[in-house]
Amino acid sequence: MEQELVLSKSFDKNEAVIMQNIDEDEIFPPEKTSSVFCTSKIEGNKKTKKGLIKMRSLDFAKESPIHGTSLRHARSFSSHFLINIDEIMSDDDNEKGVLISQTASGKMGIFPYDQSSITSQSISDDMTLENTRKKKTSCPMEQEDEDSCSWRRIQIEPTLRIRLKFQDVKYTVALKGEKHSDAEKCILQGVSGSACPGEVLALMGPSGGGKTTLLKLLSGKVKNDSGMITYNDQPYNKSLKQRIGFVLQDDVVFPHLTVKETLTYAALLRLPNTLSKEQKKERAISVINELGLERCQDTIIGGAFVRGISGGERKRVCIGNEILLNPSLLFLDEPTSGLDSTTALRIVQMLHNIARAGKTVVTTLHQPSSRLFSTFDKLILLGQGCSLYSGKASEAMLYFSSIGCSPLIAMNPAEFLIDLANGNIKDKSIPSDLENKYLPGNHHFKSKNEGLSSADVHEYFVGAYESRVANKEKTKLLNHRLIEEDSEVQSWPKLRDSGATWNQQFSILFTRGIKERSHEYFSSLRIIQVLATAIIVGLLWWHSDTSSPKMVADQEGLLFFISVFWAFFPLFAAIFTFPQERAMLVKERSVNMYKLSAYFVARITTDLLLDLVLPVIFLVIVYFMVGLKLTFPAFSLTLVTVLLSIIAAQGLGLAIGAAFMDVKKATTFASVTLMTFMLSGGFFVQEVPRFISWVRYISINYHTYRLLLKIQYNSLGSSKYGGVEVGAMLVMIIGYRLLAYFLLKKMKLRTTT
Ligand SMILES: Nc1ncnc2c1ncn2[C@@H]1O[C@H](COP(=O)(O)OP(=O)(O)OP(=O)(O)O)[C@@H](O)[C@H]1O
Repeated sequence: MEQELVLSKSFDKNEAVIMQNIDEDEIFPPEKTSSVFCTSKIEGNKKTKKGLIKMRSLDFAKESPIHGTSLRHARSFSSHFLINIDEIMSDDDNEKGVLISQTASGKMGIFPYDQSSITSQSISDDMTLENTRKKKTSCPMEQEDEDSCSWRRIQIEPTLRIRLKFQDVKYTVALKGEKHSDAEKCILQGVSGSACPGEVLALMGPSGGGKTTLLKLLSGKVKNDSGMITYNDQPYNKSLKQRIGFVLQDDVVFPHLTVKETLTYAALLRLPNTLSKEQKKERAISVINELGLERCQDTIIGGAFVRGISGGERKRVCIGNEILLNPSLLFLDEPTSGLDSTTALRIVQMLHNIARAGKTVVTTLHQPSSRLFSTFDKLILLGQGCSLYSGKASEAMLYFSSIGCSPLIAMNPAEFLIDLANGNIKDKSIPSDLENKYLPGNHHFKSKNEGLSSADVHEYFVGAYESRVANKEKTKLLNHRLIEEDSEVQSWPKLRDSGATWNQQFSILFTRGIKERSHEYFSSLRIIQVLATAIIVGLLWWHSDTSSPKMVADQEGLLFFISVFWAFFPLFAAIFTFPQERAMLVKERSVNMYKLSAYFVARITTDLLLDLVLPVIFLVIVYFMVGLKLTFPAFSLTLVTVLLSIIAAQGLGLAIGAAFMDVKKATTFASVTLMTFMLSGGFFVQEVPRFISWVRYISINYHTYRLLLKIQYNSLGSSKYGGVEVGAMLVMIIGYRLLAYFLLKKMKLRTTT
């Protein structure tokens, strides 16, 4: 029997109707859940099958000491959905209540997995997940459908629980371009704190406050100058690398791959070889389900020039990329920036879910909404690199109130805190210590608040933190005893096998490259460009012959044009390769996703295949329209020569791109190089001065042109069969690629040190 439930949550009358929040463990602590659901009842109208589930809210009524106000804001939430109550099989009222509640959460789009086709089995699977995890039982494949099984597996996979502690962390950078060579900027000035498994630590502060820097230090990406950062009381070591996930603010993803392809390739490359290919794919699907990305799994990610999934979905894909590996520590740089408050809340609730699976989550936040702010376990407020607050997010307002600073008007707590960190105390009460700093001479200020400098305000809050919080925090950190689970992992269990083998890496990267770039190679514009050029050339040299020296000269002009066109075209396409993929390459290589050689070989193989299709079409059109030597050997040799030219030019383009890693610089250099090659190519000048005549030997055009002449006219003396030219081209093909490879290797070192 289907019933439509009308759900709403009201904080009034001390009564809440079905919870829609995945944080039910916090709102309704497990020990109270039973009483919550025991009081639930369904008031149904049999005709319309409408029902209302009511339950008493035990915790919402809790008074919160936020500046003398109550947490009982007038908020409400409601949703309509269909649910098949009869299918929720449970004799236990409590369990049934949980099932209905979580189903409701899913229907409201908050619970991060698809509830669109809920069956009693899948609901029971999800709901008994906690128990399953606790019991650590294996997945009974034969009893369950595959989807629910894979969902279970990702949840029950044991996580190495890591407690992160940091004390007096300082970080300074040398300022480049300053008059004094020893000029430095202190970015972090003794920040302390901790984050435990199951917790989400939020780093908040104004722009430039040092949040990203602290996040990078904590994740081991950057080394701190002084202070202590430990992971289960041990310093950072290389074995931690694979246990840490880092989601960048503007994470890089391939715009033309779909969500499913992105996560599947990442799973194939990163997951250990102890899993089969099918299991790795299953894992990607599990993550898609876990992050609620099913609906957009076949949509391309998109980018600046191509529309794809939404910003929130994109963030979830980036998080998915990291949680694939089941990291113990997850760092996120502003995962909610640029998202509307509801989507931001969904992302943060997802982080709480991830934390609940035993992971330690640290995230930076810019300006969260009040709802979002209230969800965090722990908060560190940074201002100009100093800690201004460290502790429970829910107690931050109380702390500032206790040091004499409270909002004078209704204000989002996060906005209030960011204002304080910026030294802005407009619309806030001023502590008496600060009032004394107000200069009575400053009569042009309307109020004392405006007469205070932000430096004074900052200094006051830093002083208050030092005297009231810092020592307590330090003592807390020192007194942290090893929890039982920590002691279990003190030996840092051996890391899982590394990912795919070289051959597998090559084949995955090759397929990924074909998928990502085929749209570019076979774009209609590119095809039109080549076809139009071929037809114009065919028309201009229409049925040319060699009956007179003038006609021969004309045909030589055509051969030279072909040699130039098929050097310029692939070279300029190849120049963009590495500068454009640099961010992705650095990111993927930094987590050892694959070997540079596998990436390089896959990349050049993909380009070779994709780049050879259009020249063949071009040559077929031109060759027969123009009426060049109509024999099969002549046509095939001309085709081989053009292909050799393309492969050599590609190599040169890759080397130039890798050398500069900057498209502007690379294209400027390439245009000068190609112009030199073209002028020395043997068509424009025959008698080149001796001191510069060597240039022709490194010119791709020169060798291509000579080969084309030989094929058409059997001319040009000594090296009659073109062995020298072919040899020179092969040297270029291999040489330029080796050069590009070594330049890339150098780039990798530059960016990771
Ligand atoms: N390598 C560097 N050289 C010079 N200054 C730096 C360097 N790295 C960071 N900074 C400066 O340190 C300060 C803190 O930077 P950080 O990126 O950590 O701030 P943030 O709080 O994350 O800011 P946002 O919210 O805008 O991302 C900024 O003023 C920044 O300009």
